[in-house]
Formats: sequence, structure tokens, C-alpha cells
Amino acid sequence: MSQQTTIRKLAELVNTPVEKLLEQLSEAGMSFSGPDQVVTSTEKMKLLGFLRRTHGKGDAPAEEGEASKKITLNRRKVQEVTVASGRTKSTVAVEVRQKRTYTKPPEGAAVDSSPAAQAAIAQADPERAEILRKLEESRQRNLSEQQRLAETDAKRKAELDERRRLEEEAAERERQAAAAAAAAAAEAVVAEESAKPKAGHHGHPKPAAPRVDAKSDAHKGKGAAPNRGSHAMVTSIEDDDNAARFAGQLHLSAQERARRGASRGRPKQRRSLDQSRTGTGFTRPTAPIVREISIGDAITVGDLAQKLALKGGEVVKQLFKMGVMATITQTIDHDTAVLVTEELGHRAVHADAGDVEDVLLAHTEDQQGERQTRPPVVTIMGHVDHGKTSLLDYIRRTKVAAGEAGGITQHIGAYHVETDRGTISFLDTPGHAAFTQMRARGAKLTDIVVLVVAADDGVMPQTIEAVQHAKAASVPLIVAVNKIDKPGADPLRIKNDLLAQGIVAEEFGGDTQMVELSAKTGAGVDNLLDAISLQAEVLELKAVYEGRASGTVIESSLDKGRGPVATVLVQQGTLRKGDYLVCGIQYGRVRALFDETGKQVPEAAPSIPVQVLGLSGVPDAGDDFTVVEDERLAKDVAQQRDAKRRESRLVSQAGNRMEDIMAQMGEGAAQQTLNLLVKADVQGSVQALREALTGLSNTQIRINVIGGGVGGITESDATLAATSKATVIGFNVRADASARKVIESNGVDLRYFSIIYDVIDQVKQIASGVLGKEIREEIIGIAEVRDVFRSSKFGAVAGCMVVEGVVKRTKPIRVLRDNTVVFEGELESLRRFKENVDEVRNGTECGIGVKAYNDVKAGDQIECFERIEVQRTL
Ligand SMILES: Nc1nc2c(ncn2[C@@H]2O[C@H](COP(=O)(O)OP(=O)(O)OP(=O)(O)O)[C@@H](O)[C@H]2O)c(=O)[nH]1
Repeated sequence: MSQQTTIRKLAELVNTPVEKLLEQLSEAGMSFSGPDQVVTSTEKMKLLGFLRRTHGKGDAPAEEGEASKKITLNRRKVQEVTVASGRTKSTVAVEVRQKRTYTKPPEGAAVDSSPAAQAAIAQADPERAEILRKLEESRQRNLSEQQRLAETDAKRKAELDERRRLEEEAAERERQAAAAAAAAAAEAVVAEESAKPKAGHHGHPKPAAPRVDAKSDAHKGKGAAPNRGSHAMVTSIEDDDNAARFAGQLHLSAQERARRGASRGRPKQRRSLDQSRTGTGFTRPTAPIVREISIGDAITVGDLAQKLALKGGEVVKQLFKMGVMATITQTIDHDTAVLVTEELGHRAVHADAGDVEDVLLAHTEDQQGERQTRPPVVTIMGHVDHGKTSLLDYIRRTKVAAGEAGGITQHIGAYHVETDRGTISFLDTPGHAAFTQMRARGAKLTDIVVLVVAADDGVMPQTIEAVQHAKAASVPLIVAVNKIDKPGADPLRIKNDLLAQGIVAEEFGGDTQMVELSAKTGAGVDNLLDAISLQAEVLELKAVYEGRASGTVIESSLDKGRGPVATVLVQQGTLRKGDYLVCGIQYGRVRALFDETGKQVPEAAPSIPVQVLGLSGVPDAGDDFTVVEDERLAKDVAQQRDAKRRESRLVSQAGNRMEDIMAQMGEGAAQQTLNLLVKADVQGSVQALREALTGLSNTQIRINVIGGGVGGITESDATLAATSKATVIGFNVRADASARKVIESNGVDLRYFSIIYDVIDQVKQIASGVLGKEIREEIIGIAEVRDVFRSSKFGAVAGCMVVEGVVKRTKPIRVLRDNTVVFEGELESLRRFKENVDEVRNGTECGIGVKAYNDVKAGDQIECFERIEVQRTL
């Protein structure tokens, strides 16, 4: 805000007449009419400038100042210069004159702060003068403040320099120490290397040095080499820092460089881009993945979790939330599995197991060709001891009956024989009722049933059963009236008795051929073969010989040396060595084929039984087999079948558990459950026992075969029996050492049998609650065969060591190989140092000759046992 005054007052103030001031104002370009007119401060400043210019007041001092601020410097210098003229050189003195003039810029050029100007201003406008003074003061304050700051900065810089100097000194000291350590380590390595030449040649020889350097580098990180680019890392490898950081690595790949770059704080996105470039192929899902999984009738929690790509615990947790308590190994039914799958946000579909089977079916249906006559497959049936084996024996001229435990045939054997009337294949089925199921299966395979009836015995229950089976399977029957050589033989009575069963002999006007024969003498056997051939002709049996084979498993077992062995009957096509086949839940490639005499054969045509080697596992008797194009399909079908079978087993087990509970609830505690685990030497016996024993269940007791299989009793069998409180039945098999331990420590009830009647009798007695007598086999001693000597006088004599109990000469024995019974009989001789003895005790060596058995091998065990009658008590 400018202060106003009049011309008169201003004239008084500057001590000038009013007229002169008016004139000066007019000259300065401002016209005023009278002395009382108001003059503004701007007008005053304008007048002041005009006066300065007209009186030269502003310029004169400036010029004086300029003269005083100009400095001129003169400098003279004499130099010697060498000048070359022609071949001579001369030195010339040269005087150099230099003149330089410095002109200091006028002070206060921007603000005229000279005392005269100040006074003028103060005179012209005191207010402005005041402001200028304040400005000057503020400038001074600023200057002093800046000076003070500069001083502080300088002080701080000095401190910083000092600290840095100290740090560098410390780092240098450390570096020297590290270098010394590295040198020492290298020396040590070199010394070690030279101590064991060649060894460790490919190793990295300097592990110590980089470690030490890396540490010192970490220390230095604050001060030295702040941020080098990756290029610097590659190129300046000699640089101590980098050499330490990338010790042992002379070159960085582009990926590595990118990775290291990323690790130094590059954005994460860039890093993931780099990862995708490296080919990890992982793309982060943008939405929850909904899986569609197929679930069969039952599934274990673990399997379900695997299908859902979840941890088992998550599924268990979800089940728990749904109120189902289940562990990972536990099985849940289809509905529960679907519910939990949906709860977890996925979809479930019912597994359709038919697809691979369809492929297999299509595969086998492809097979077409000329149908040719094939040999008949004959099953011999009949009551126990009516002479089935003897008949086959005679036909094959081999001794099959000899050596069988208790004289009974206990599994299906299959043989094919060449007769004068062509090839005939025989299935030798056992005669006991326990083998009903097996026999039924045999009948299905069979074209003709030969029913053996002993002429001295007559029609027995199992004779009738055989007739029923043959009828049910619509298989023609030929009756072999056996043992006609026996004094009491009455063939006519047999024929009459059979009438009651609807079997009418041809001589009575019926259609059943009946042949009288003696398996012992061979009389009439040819007539039987004639009858079979005639019947086969009538049946017009045909099969396709070309193409892939298919058929049925008759028997199977696990051979320690040869692996799974299956006796199969080819029904269509030709089975060859090298074929891929699927066999029940097993698959494999035919490694070798053997006929019934143990001879290797290259192929087997329809109706020919043959032993197959090369399967992945032991198939079940009765399983179909099919040759397929490749192993892939065979494996797929086998695995799918296995999964399905497991599922259905799980379901049936779950059902059993339910039944258990229901039984307890409904019938009270009256019904007891007897759990059994059946192990046998062959699959057929396992199945037969399973069926026979479970069939003994009644309202008082339920017999439950919880498991079984072929081979010796193992630790896992024993554990299963212990956990499920089952009685273990070893049928012609024994428990190995580890299994025995479990059995003893858990008090598992283990019983050995070699005759099927005994098993059934015992279980039957328990089932009927009869506290009768029980025949028990007690193993009284075991001898281990160490060596076998052959003598012309005694045959094979086994050099043995008695390892348990006592071996008695008069007691029956069994020969065991791999915990499986291979022979049962009695001792021919028991000797100690050439002396015949009655018994040999534990820890004593002896020589044992086994009656009618010359195949004893080192490593076999000879167990001596006795049968004792025990009165059962509660
Ligand atoms: N005299 C006489 N004895 C016979 C004849 N056939 C069989 N035997 C005897 O009868 C007994 C039983 O004969 P096997 O051939 O073992 O009878 P199987 O029907 O095979 O018996 P399992 O295998 O137990 O079902 C044996 O001791 C034979 O020697 C025969 O034609 N005449």
C-alpha cells in the first residue's frame, strides 16, 4: 500500500520550491496542475529515476566502482626451446608474456543498496527503505545460515571419510586373513589329493575357499561394489568379489542370470515369466478345478483322495464333518464316496468297468476260421476209492495214485493221452464231496463224463451227485463199472441202481453206454476208450485251430523256481510260446509251455491241457484265459478286473460285518463266529476247503473263511489271523519261522492237516457243538536234511540233524520243501553211525532213509508226527 502526499509537502521535504518540483515532474512526464495535488509513491519513484538519470547521479559512482574492481595481471616467463636445423640442434631462449584482466561484477547490481541510493530512497520513501533494510537483514541471515550449514556438512563429510577409511582398513585386514585361510585350505586339499591319487578326480577341489570368501563378501556388502549388472558378473570374474560369489562357476547361463537378477528384488511377475520360459509348464489355475472321477461299488479313502488330488487327511476331515469316521485305509461305499466328492466340490460318476472287457470281447470275436474236429475232454467222476485215479493210471500207464496223501486225489489234474482211437484229454477230478464246486467246474469244461462205479460197492451218494452235475451241465455220461475183477463184483446191480437215477443202459433200451472193466487188470479199458471215441463222434466236437487261443484254468500254484504255474485247457485257437495272455486278474507272456509229462512243447491246440509259465501271478482255478494282441491290453484288462474283484470283495466284507452285527442283535449271543484262514499247497484245495467249510455254518455257528491262498503260512497270514482271531488251517503247508513267532506270541490257533476229511470233521464237530473226540496230529520231531547219499543197498539216505524234538523210526513222517508237504509216508531206516536206532533226539546227527521216496534233497525237512485222540473239553 503506497503512502500518498501532496506536491507542496514533498517540496518542503526535499527542500525545493514547489514550482521547481512541478517543473521536474513535468520533465519526468508527469503533469500536475497545482501544489496541492496528490503524488503517489510510484510517481515519486519515477521522479527519482528521472533525477538520477538527468544528474548522472546513478552512473558516476558505478563507473568509479568499476575502475576500482578491475585487476590486471602481467606475467613474463623465459623458456628454452630446442630447434633442429639440418643436422644440428640449437637452443633458443624465448620470453613469453602473459596478461590477464579480471573484472569483478558490481556489487548490488540487482538491488541498488549503495548508501547514496539508500539515502535517496530513504528520503524519497522511508517505508520502502524500511522494507529494503529488512530484505537485507534477511539476506544476511540466509548467508550466515548457509555458511553454518556448509560448515556442518564439511564436518560430517570429514567424519564419514574417517569412518570409511577405518572400515576399508578393517576389510583389507579381513581379506588378507581370508586369503591366508583359502591358501591353507587349498594346500590341505592338494595334500589330500596327492595322498589318494586319482580318487576324487571329478570332485570340486576347493570347497573351503569360496565359503570363506562368500562370508567376507557379505561383510563388505555395505561399502564396496554396490550394484553390478549381470554382465559385470560374467566378465569380471577375476574380481575378488565376484570370484567369491560365483566360485567354481565360470559362466552363467541366460536362465541363471535371469534367476539371479530376479532374486535381487525384481518384480515377482517377471520371475514367474522366467519360470514358464524354463519349461516348468506350470500355469497357476485361475479358478478351482472341478474333477470328474469315477467310483466303483467301494473305494478306500486313500484311493479317493488320490483320485481327487487331495491329501488323505482332507478327505478324512470332510468325512468327519459329514459324521463318518473313517481312516485312510478304510473302505467307504459308493454313495458315501459320491457324497464326500460332491462336498469337496468335485463330480463323481459310477465306474463302468465294462469298457476294456468290451475291447477284449471284440478282440476275441474277431477270431474266425475253419472249424475242425477236436479231441474230447473227459472228466472222470465217482465216489471215493471207486478207482478213478487207477483208471487214468492205467490209461496213461503212469503211477499217479502213488504218493498222494491219504491216497486221495486232491486237485484237478489234466492229461491228454494218445490212444489207438485218437487223442483224449482227461480231467482227473477228486471224488470227495468237498470238491463239489471244482467238479461242477470240471463238468462245464467237459464234453463227456465217465462215471466210475465200483462193482463191489454200488451207487453211493457222490455217484448220485456226479450224475446230477452231468445232467445239469447237459454232458453225456458213460458209466465205467469198475473192479469187475473183484470177487464181490455185481455189475448188473449197479445198472439197476442207476435206473433209479434216470440212467438207462443201452442194453436196457436207454442211451447210456456202460462199460464193465477193471482198472487193476486193464480188462475192458479199451472198450471204454471205444465208447468215448464213439460218443465224441456223435457229439461232433469242433474248434477253430487258427488264431488266438482261449480257454480255462484248471489248476494253478506258485512254484518257487518257476513262479506262477497254471494248468490251462485250450478250448479255441492255438496257444503258443511268446503269446500275451490275460488270465483272470493276471496277465503275462507265455514263457514256456509244458505237457503233462513235464516236456516243453511249442504250442497247444484245442482240447489240450498244458502248463503255462510267465504269468504275473497265480490265477484262480476256473478263470478264463484269452490270448491278446499286445501286453498293454492284457495288462489293462487284468488290472481292471482286479480292481473290480477287490471292490466286490470289499463290499461283501462290509456286508459280512453288517451281518455280524445283525446276527448279534437278532439272535443274541447264541450264534458264534468261527474265523478261519486257509492255506494250502494248491489253489483247488483252498477253494474246495473254503466252500466246504463255509457250508458248515448253522444257526449256532457261522464259519467265516477270512482269507487263504497257496503256499506256506507267512508272517502276514499269521498277523491277519491274530488280528481277526482266526484259526489257521495249514493244509499240506507249514508256517515259516517268522510266522511261528507271531503265532506263538499271539496265541494263534494253528492246525496242520493233510487229509481233507479231517479238516471237515473237526470243523463239523465244532459246528454241531459235539464235544466228541478229536484226532490231532502232533509233530514230535523235525530233522533237517544236510546232505543226501546214494547207496545201491539203501537207495537215497539223507544225512540229517534233528533240530526239534525227537524223530522215531516207527512214527509216520512227512517231507517238507519250502514249507510245503512233498511226501507223506514212513521211515525205511533210522541210523546213528551205521547202527539202526529207534529214535534220535534234538541236536543229534542221523541218517534217514524214507520208504518209497528217493527224491529227498538237501534243505528239505523231515517231520515226524503222531496222531493222537483227544477228548474235547469246554
Ligand atoms: N481190485 C481192484 N482194485 C482196484 C481197481 N481199481 C482201483 N482199485 C483200488 O481201489 C483203491 C482206490 O483207487 P483209486 O484209484 O485211488 O480211487 P479214486 O477213486 O481215485 O480215489 P480218490 O482219489 O480218493 O477219489 C486203490 O487201492 C486201488 O488199487 C480195480 O479195478 N480192481
